[in-house]
Amino acid sequence: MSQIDLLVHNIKALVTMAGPAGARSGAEMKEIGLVQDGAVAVVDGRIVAVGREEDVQKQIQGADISTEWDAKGKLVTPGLVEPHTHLVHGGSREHELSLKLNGASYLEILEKGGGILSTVRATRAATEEELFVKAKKSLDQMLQFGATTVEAKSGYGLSVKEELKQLRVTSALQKLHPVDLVSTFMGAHAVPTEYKGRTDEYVALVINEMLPEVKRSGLAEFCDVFCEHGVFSVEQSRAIMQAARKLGFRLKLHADEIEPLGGAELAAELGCISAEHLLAASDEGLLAMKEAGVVAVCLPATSFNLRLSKHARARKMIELGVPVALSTDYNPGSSPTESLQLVMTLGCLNLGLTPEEVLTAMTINAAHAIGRAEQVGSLEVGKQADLVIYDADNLAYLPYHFGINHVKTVVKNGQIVVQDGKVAYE
Ligand SMILES: O=C(O)CC1=NCN=C1
Ligand SMILES: [Zn+2]
Repeated sequence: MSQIDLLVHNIKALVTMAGPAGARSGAEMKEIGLVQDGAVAVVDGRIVAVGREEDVQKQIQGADISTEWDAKGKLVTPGLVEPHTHLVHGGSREHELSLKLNGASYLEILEKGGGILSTVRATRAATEEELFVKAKKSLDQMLQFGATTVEAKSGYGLSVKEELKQLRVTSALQKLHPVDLVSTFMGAHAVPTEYKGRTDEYVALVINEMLPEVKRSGLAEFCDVFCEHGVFSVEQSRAIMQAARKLGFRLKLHADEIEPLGGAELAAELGCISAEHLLAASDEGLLAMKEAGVVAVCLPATSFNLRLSKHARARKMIELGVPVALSTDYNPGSSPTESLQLVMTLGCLNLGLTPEEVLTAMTINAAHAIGRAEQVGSLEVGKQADLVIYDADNLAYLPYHFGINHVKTVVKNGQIVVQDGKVAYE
């Protein structure tokens, strides 16, 4: 190697996340590929050498190094991966806080035309430019919290025109923002007011018009459905996802978030890449997911924010051999936070995961949940040089000391995009 673009060195604790192929579960979730006194060398945005600094220095000996970045004896991890967000949306729902404090449940608020439908009204009323500006601000926040790859769902348009508007905003962000975005169509997020009481007719609209239009637009890779009591039944969810699969979409499912409908079983039956929430999932459903290789995406900020007495049974999932990923579920109602670092703390304190399992769930397993494990989720030769340097020298300190942002520097495709905790990209 004659030319190195970036060398990140003097890393006291380098978490490479190098390990077995495939999404990880069981004891494998504790294997984080930790290297003491490490370094990472980058050419053209890709990792060319990674490991103990003395070994990396030998591998690049004699090369001309454009930028040497001193990690000052701190912790470095792979760029964090957000596999589940509702990034693009209009308005906000702080008024729901008092409703919740007065005992209203999530589904009761939705049933009365609030919740998702309140955000649908705000999103339909917003211009593409307004949605772009608002989503970019959140994406900058996510980047500052260490997220370098983010999944973004539609689902606040609920008509062909408005769903395509949301998806175009995600596409515009993908072109202009350093964070890599992965787009999911979620027209089956709720039944719009104009179809109230006519859910089957709305399901037909999703199947016969929205899915083909979205496929033609090329603006989404995945299709997700909110399979929930009072939203879309197992049968309706199955019909939508079978139609989506036929068109070539890969599948995700909001499953067993509040009521145990058997969403986990349906996700396994249809070969979803991931199933989301799963607070009410049965052991049988989780076992079926394990057999089908479905990644469980747990969302502890949501159960925290909804003041639920129970959380996703992540420990049980790991015991059964289901790969676990974590995400913020960023959305204006059930989880209005962009902080994956808060999710680290909740993953430990409310889900009972160790710091190592939490990091696996936010890197390589999250990458598997969005089909990007070949490109990101670990610091290995050939992968994208997406990494985070923290103002901490060990992993446990991140979830332990909560409520602040520990990120100092973020590197995306070999470029410094966050410096001293603030976005620093052109
Ligand atoms: O409430 C929202 O806007 C997002 C959500 N969809 C399903 N659960 C939460
Ligand atoms: Zn969600």
